[in-house]
Amino acid sequence: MTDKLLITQADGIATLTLNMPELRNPITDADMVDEICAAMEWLNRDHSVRCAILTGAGKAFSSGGNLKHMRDKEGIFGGDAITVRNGYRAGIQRVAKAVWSVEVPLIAAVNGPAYGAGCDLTLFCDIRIASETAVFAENFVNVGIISGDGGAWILPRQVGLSRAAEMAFTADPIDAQTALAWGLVSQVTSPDTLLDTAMDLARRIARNPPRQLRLTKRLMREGTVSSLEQILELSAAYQGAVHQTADHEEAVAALLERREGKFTGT
Ligand SMILES: CC(C)(COP(=O)(O)OP(=O)(O)OC[C@H]1O[C@@H](n2cnc3c(N)ncnc32)[C@H](O)[C@@H]1OP(=O)(O)O)[C@@H](O)C(=O)NCCC(=O)NCCSC(=O)/C=C1/CC=CC=CO1
Repeated sequence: MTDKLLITQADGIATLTLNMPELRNPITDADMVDEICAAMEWLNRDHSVRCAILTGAGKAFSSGGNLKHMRDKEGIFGGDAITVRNGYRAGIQRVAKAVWSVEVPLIAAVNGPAYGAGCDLTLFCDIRIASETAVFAENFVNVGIISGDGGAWILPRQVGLSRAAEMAFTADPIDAQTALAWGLVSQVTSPDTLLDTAMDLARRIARNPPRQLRLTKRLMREGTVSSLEQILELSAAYQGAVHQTADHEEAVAALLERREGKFTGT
């Protein structure tokens, strides 16, 4: 491990920080890719984590692909078309799949510019809150490439086809207030209060029964690729299981007794 992704954990909330601030947290770096993927797998395994926050160190959230490596044809950008294709598969595409597969609620606390694959990384999270300094740009065509990181799949799902097309065809940066108006983010805060706001949101999520949180997320994820019929079937099956849990009994008792529930994940 190289500390290109910092991880802290307290009270059931994990905070993951992209940590190459001098390069604006690019996600072409092989260590960064490995560490993001390993962290996402850990979130799935460690049931003491109930909610996670993803943010960037320094001025930017992430500047996406390393342009200097593209210019110099280094790393995944070196070699012929087959080599580049394999580089995408072994790199940024693993990040997209790993982040989309995270089972706990994941909040992107977008502290500054999120460009290209950095923008799409925020979109694969469940909730985005942004600092006033955040900027979102789906600017692949501006770099003479196309989205190879799943952006063409996730962006229309988050902002609708028309706004996705506008962002992807113009490559224009979208500021935080426009992102709020478009529903791309749910809150805009001052830079100083971004992490506190993310933590407050994470705590409100984490006080709910953890298994039910994971299953709710799984149902919503499945909903993006399933029919209503399929989702009703799946939710009936999950519901059969959660009705048997101690946390369900505790939640009902706590509501009736007008007290805070204490949930164990059982
Ligand atoms: C808006 C910015 C992101 C941040 O602006 P600012 O805070 O003013 O910082 P700068 O002064 O511009 O940059 C500081 C140093 O970091 C270097 N840097 C920044 N971004 C990159 C980058 N993408 N690649 C390489 N280096 C970068 C910058 O050169 C400075 O270093 P020096 O002092 O040595 O020069 C702004 O930086 C910006 O607009 N950056 C470009 C964003 C961009 O267009 N990114 C590419 C998007 S396409 C993409 O993401 C594609 C892929 C493809 C394949 C795999 C994986 C990922 O993505």
